[in-house]
Amino acid sequence: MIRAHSVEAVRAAEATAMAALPEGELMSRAALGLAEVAAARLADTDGTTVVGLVGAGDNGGDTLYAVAHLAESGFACAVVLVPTAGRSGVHAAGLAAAEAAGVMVHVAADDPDAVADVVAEADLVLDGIVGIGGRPGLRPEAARLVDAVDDDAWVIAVDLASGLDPAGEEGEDDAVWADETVTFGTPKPVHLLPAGEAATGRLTVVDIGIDLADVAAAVERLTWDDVAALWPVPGSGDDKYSRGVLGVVAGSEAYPGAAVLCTTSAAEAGVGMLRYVGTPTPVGLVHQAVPEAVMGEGRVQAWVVGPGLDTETADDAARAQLDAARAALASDLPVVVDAGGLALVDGRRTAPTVLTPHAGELARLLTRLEAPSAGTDDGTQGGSGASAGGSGAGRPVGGSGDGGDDAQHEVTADDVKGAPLGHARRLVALTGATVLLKGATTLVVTDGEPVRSQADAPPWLATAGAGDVLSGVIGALLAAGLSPHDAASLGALVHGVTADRVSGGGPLRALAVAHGIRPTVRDLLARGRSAPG
Ligand SMILES: NC(=O)C1=CN([C@@H]2O[C@H](COP(=O)(O)OP(=O)(O)OC[C@H]3O[C@@H](n4cnc5c(N)ncnc54)[C@H](O)[C@@H]3O)[C@@H](O)[C@H]2O)[C@@H](O)CC1
Ligand SMILES: Nc1ncnc2c1ncn2[C@@H]1O[C@H](COP(=O)(O)OP(=O)(O)O)[C@@H](O)[C@H]1O
Ligand SMILES: [K+]
Repeated sequence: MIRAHSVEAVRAAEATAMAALPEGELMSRAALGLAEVAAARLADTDGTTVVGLVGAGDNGGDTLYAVAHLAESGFACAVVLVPTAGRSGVHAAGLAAAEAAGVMVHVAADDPDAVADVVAEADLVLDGIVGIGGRPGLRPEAARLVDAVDDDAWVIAVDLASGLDPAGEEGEDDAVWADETVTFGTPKPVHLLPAGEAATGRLTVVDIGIDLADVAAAVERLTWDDVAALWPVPGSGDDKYSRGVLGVVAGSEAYPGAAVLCTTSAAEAGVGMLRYVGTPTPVGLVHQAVPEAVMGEGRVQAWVVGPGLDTETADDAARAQLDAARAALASDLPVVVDAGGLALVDGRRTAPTVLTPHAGELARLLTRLEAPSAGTDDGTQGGSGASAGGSGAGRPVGGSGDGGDDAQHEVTADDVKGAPLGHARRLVALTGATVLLKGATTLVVTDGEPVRSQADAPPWLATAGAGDVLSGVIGALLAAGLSPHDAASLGALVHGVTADRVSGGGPLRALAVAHGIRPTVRDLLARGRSAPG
C-alpha cells in the first residue's frame, strides 16, 4: 500500500526528527537524495546542463544544495532566484553552498528575458519554487520561467510540482507539469489525487529518516501486493453460502446487457452464489450467459442495485423489479448502488453501503439531496415510503446552509471534476455511505477512513458497460464480508488491473473486462503466495 500523509503530519514528523538531529541535517539528506536522482536522469538522457528554479522557502533551499552537489559532480549548473527580493529572498546557506560550488546565480527580476534564455538551455530543470508551504497557482514571474522550459528537458519537481495544492483538494491549471517528482519522507496527498497526479509525473520518494509508520495516512493506494491480503479466499470449511450469496437487481427491457455484465463479473470474481432479479429479457440473457445464477429473490448476504435499472417504466415486471430494488435498499444488508439505483437513494442507510457514481451522477445526486425539499428523482414512483433510508432514516439536512433560500444551486459534472474529493465528501456527509467516484483516478471515500485513490486502468476503460462490471466485483466482495471501504477500493484495483491486461495497449470491451477478472485475481493471488516473507 502506498500511503500519503497530510502536510500537518509531515511537519510534525519533521519537527520530531529535527529535534534529535544536527541543524540542517534533514534538508541536507533531502538535497543529497534529490541530487542523486537528478544525476541518474542526466546519465540516462546524456544531459549536461542543470537549472534550478529557486523560491523563497525551504523548497528553494533543497534545490540550492542539490544543484551544488550536481555542480561538484561536474554538471554545468545555474540557479534562477524567483523572488523579487533576489539573493536576500532565498535560503542564505543554500545559496552560499551553491556559489561555493561554482553554480551560476541569476536573479529573475534583474533581466527576465536573459534569464528565460538560461532556463531554455537546460537539459534538466529542478522546480524548487514552492513545496508544501505553497499556495495553489503560480505568480506571473514564476509562470514566465516555467513557460521558458524546453519541451525536451527533464523536469523534476522538488517535493511537489509548484502551483499544485499540496492537499490535492483543488485542481490547478497554473502549475508546473513535471516528468518526475522527488518527494521527501512520504508521498503527499496531491501526488495520489486527481487534482495533482498528472502534473506529478513519476513519483520517487527519498527517505530522509522521518517516521510516519504509526501516523494515519490522509490518502492510500492499494497495490498489487495488497490483493492477497484482502481478497476473500475460501477455506476447506467453507460452502457456497458461507462464502457469500450476492443478489443482483439490474438490467431492464431498455438496458438488458447491464444485467449480463454485472452478473458475469460477480461470477468471475468467484462469488459463492448469485441470485438475479429482473424483467423477462435480461432474465433470459443472464440465464444464457451465467448459468450459475439462480433466478428470483431469496436469502443473500449483499445486493447490487442499479446497473441498467429503468426507474421510468411502470409495467408489472418493471414495477416488481423496482420493488425488489427498494426492498434491498430498505434492508439491513450491504448494498452497492450504481447507475439507475442512485435515483432511489434519498438518505442514510444504516447498513454498509457503497454508492458508485461517475461525475455526472454525483452532480445530480448532490443537486437533489442538497435541495431544500429532496426526494427520489424518479417521480414516477411517488411514494417516498420505500426510501433508501427505510423507516427511521430520513434525509439529513446537511448542505442546506450553502444553497440560499430561493435559488437551488445546481451542481454540475464540471464542478465535480474541478474538485472531485470535496464533492465525494459531500455525498458521504449526506448519506453516511462509502462513495466510490469513478474516473481515470477512482476515489473511495468513507467517513473516518483515509481516502483510497486507485489509478490502475487505461483510458480505454472509459467505455459503456465498464461500470456495470465494477459493481459486480464490488458486490461479490461485499457478499464475502469485506467492509465497504475495502470492497470498493479492492474492486476498483482489480477492475483497473484487469482492464490494463485486457487492453494490452488497444481497445477493450466491457464484457472482455468481466471475463478477465478471474485470471487477474488468480495471478494476483499467486503473486502474493510467491512474495517473500
Ligand atoms: N521542514 C523540513 O524539515 C524539511 C523541509 N523540506 C523542504 O521544505 C519545503 C517546505 O518549505 P517551506 O515551509 O519553507 O515552504 P515552501 O518552500 O514550500 O514555500 C514557502 C514560500 O513560498 C512562498 N509562496 C507560497 N505560495 C507561493 C506561490 N503560489 N507562488 C510563489 N511563492 C509562493 C511563500 O511566501 C513562502 O515564502 C518542503 O516542501 C521541502 O521541499 C525538506 O528540506 C525536508 C526537510
Ligand atoms: N480516462 C479514464 N481512464 C481510466 N479509467 C476510466 C477513465 N474514465 C472512466 N474510467 C473508468 O471506466 C468505468 C466507467 O464506468 P461508467 O461511467 O459507470 O460506465 P457505464 O455506466 O457505461 O458502465 C469506471 O470504472 C471509470 O473509473
Ligand atoms: K516544487
